[in-house]
Amino acid sequence: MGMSLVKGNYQLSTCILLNSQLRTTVFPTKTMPIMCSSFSKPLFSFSSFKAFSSQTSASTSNPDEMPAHVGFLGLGIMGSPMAQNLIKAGCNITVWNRTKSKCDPLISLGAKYKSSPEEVAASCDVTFAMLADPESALDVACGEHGAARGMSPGKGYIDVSTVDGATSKLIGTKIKDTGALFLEAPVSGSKKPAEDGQLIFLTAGDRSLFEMVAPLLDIMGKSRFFLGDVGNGAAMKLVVNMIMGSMMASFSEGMLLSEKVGLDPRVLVEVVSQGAISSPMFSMKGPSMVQSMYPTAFPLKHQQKDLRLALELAESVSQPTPIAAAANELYKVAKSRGLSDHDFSAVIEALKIKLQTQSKE
Ligand SMILES: NC(=O)C1=CN([C@@H]2O[C@H](COP(=O)(O)OP(=O)(O)OC[C@H]3O[C@@H](n4cnc5c(N)ncnc54)[C@H](OP(=O)(O)O)[C@@H]3O)[C@@H](O)[C@H]2O)C=CC1
Ligand SMILES: O=CCCC(=O)O
Repeated sequence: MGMSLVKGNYQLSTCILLNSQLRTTVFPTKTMPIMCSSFSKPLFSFSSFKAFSSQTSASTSNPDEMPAHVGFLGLGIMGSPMAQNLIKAGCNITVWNRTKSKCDPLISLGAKYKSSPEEVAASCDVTFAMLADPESALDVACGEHGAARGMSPGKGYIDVSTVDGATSKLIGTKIKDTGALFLEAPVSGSKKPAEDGQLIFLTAGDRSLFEMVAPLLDIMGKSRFFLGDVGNGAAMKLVVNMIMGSMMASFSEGMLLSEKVGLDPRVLVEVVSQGAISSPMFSMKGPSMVQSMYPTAFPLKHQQKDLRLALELAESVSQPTPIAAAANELYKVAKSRGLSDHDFSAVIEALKIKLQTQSKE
């Protein structure tokens, strides 16, 4: 049985206290499976702690064995707070970003700066990368002054961007050609979880690097999964975001339909929040969607990228995904209407536009 974890609701095998936070290790066994659905009966229930898991074996992190010098490439919505949390935890951080000005707040917190990914990688033990898409992830890792040029045996590269498996494997191969280790580690969780150190890491690749950077992942996240070979982390992330993109499109349709038939969409948000389809995403984004406001946490252009990559993944194994394909079309319409940099909840605007267009016909 595979396992999954949710905050505050599972069976515990071991508890240890680290840095004043309750941290847990969960051992998967045949006799004592980890039950984690909301229907399982918890042995313990806490309001806030971090749960760490690996699919293949138990794993705790030792903050005393943290890599001494940590690089961070890509300081956008996600990368900035992730790097900031590492700095606040006392890590020795060196940063680079294409637009240099985004490095300044981190430099003022104590980060060092290097002028290329190559220089960051050369000066650090491990280097994280949080880039927009497959093209930028590949360029930053393998381009002219890319991180691979600064890599050598004993170092590690951790790509936390959301990319497809083929891109991740290509980056991994180029990094490993230098003798360094590679881990793909895309994250579930958006801007706020990144700020709060509550991300979920979906890792795959070199197990020894996973263990080496576990204390760093535990600073930035609430859980980490090790999923085996490179490509599995990317695939897991794309499946999760495919579901999320379809959910948001469906929610948008429901909100507009409720309004059209004379209901108050604010009441719909409340009704949904109390039932079996309740979701933090609907509760958090619904109220601002009612006001046609879309403060960006997860840019719509990235959600459409993830749907596109998920559809390619589905096609590669001949898996029908008609719901996701329809949702993708909606995000494409939203992008064509200039909503790329808005939050992905702005996909609702594509439906409003469609309805207006239809009513004119
Ligand atoms: N926002 C979210 O909620 C989440 C996002 N993700 C994923 O994380 C990744 C980053 O997302 P997010 O931080 O939101 O995105 P942003 O758009 O805020 O940041 C993108 C980063 O990529 C850099 N970049 C873009 N193109 C290039 C390029 N050609 N060369 C070098 N650097 C480039 C940007 O640099 P510059 O500043 O110069 O533009 C910036 O640092 C994406 O893969 C996204 O899908 C995953 C989970 C949640
Ligand atoms: O890739 C973005 C994921 C956003 C989220 O998990 O809330």
